[in-house]
Amino acid sequence: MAVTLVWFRDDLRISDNPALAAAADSGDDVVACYVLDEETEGIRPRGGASRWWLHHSLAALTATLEDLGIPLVLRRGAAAEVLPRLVDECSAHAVVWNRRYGLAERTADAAVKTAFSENGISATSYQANLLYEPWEVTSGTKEPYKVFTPFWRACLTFRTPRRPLPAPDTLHGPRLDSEGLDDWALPPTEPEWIRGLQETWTPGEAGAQERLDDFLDSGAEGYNENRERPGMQSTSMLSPHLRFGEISPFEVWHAAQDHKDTSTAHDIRAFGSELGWREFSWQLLYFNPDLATVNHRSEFDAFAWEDPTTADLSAWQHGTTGYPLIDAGMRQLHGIGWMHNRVRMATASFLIKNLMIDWRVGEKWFWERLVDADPASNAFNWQWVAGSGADASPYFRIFNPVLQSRKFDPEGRYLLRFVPELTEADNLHEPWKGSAPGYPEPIVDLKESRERALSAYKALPKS
Ligand SMILES: Cc1cc2nc3c(=O)[nH]c(=O)nc-3n(C[C@H](O)[C@H](O)[C@H](O)COP(=O)(O)OP(=O)(O)OC[C@H]3O[C@@H](n4cnc5c(N)ncnc54)[C@H](O)[C@@H]3O)c2cc1C
Repeated sequence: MAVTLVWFRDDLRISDNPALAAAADSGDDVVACYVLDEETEGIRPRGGASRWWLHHSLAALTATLEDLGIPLVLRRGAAAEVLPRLVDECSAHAVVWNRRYGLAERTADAAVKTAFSENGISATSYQANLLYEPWEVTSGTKEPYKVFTPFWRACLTFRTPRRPLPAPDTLHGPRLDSEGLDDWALPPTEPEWIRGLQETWTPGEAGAQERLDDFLDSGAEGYNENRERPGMQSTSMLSPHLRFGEISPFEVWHAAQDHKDTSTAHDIRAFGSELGWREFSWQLLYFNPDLATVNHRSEFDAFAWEDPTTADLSAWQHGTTGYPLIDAGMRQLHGIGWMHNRVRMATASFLIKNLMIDWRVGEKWFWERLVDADPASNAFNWQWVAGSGADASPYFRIFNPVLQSRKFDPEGRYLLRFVPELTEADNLHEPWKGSAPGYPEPIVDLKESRERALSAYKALPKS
């Protein structure tokens, strides 16, 4: 029987997976594979938290595919070498995959496609992980958008996202040799780190669906207002599931739309627009492949960053800066591999503007520690906070962590959850103003450091 090879990448799911659906519909035997490619030039190695997630997500996908009737074949190496070997082993006549959008990934995929075409193997790619292809929605001048609001408005009028595809009922195919997932030793070995991740997350498609259902049942109503409150479970926490493609944006979009009624319409609109930021980040990355390393606004190249090897960086990373919101956020990240969006903005602003440490240093730390570390969203948001991005917060907007926690966590539910020693503090939001046993003194003065940052900004050449 003819064989189609399905190459899984950032789409570790069987529902709404167009490549898998095409293979199943063909009636062919199906071989499913995942290639751990740490060799192709330019593909960014995953951080520790993402490696933990990938391990468990692959385990979950293996079990799901086994239930459908086929194994997941695991191989390690450069995709350009591994895939032709797999095609030979199973005599596949066709290879299918869902698209990726980073430059190194696109280049690798194009090379694989060309090599297959030259050898008479059909290679087909599908849209699966973004609602809009990055090149589809352009401005009146046919340029990519640089500002979110017109981009998202144009997306919404361009096309309604298609309905999700069903998962195949059953699959059949030969069993090829597979490497052992445990032999890949993906997860980090720090037991504390692993424990926090395990207690919080269920990687895999079933875990993603459960998160979505929970959010629609209990978080969606009131989302528009509550999403700013880190002490509430008010956002979906779907980001790592979306990052690994355990759920598709089409599934999330339509489940949210189907849930809409008159009382939740504005909440669902706000939630949809957050998915829009994800789309926008990917559009920017597509057209600016070095978004994680190069200032979008080149005048920031002249910025006088502080030396990042100081104790300040370590205090930021470990949540001992003496500012409760910053410490709570960094400890949340350390503990569960995720941080609330408002606190991500505040902690990033503190690193860049109060400590004057290059945003790329923070981007790398988040990349290592976030379970949702995403090449587009992480880079885009760091540049957004720094002020160096295309659509960015103005540099002079410096988050004040005290005002932020007073406004968004007035009772200190979030602060106390991650910085329990503050239970004893007289003044929760400004502990240095009273007694706070066991809690560190602030490492910088907010006012002085703000002024220092503003003068450094004013010294930049004007664009
Ligand atoms: C400095 C910084 C770094 C960030 N790094 C990442 C990252 O590596 N990966 C990542 O997925 N998000 C990143 N974000 C964006 C945002 O913080 C997370 O997407 C969000 O907190 C995830 O929580 P949620 O799934 O509960 O979001 P919800 O509020 O439930 O939103 C639903 C989905 O919309 C998308 N989304 C929401 N906000 C944004 C945003 N600002 N930019 C892009 N997509 C968004 C996410 O896919 C999210 O899962 C970063 C933000 C900042 C300020």
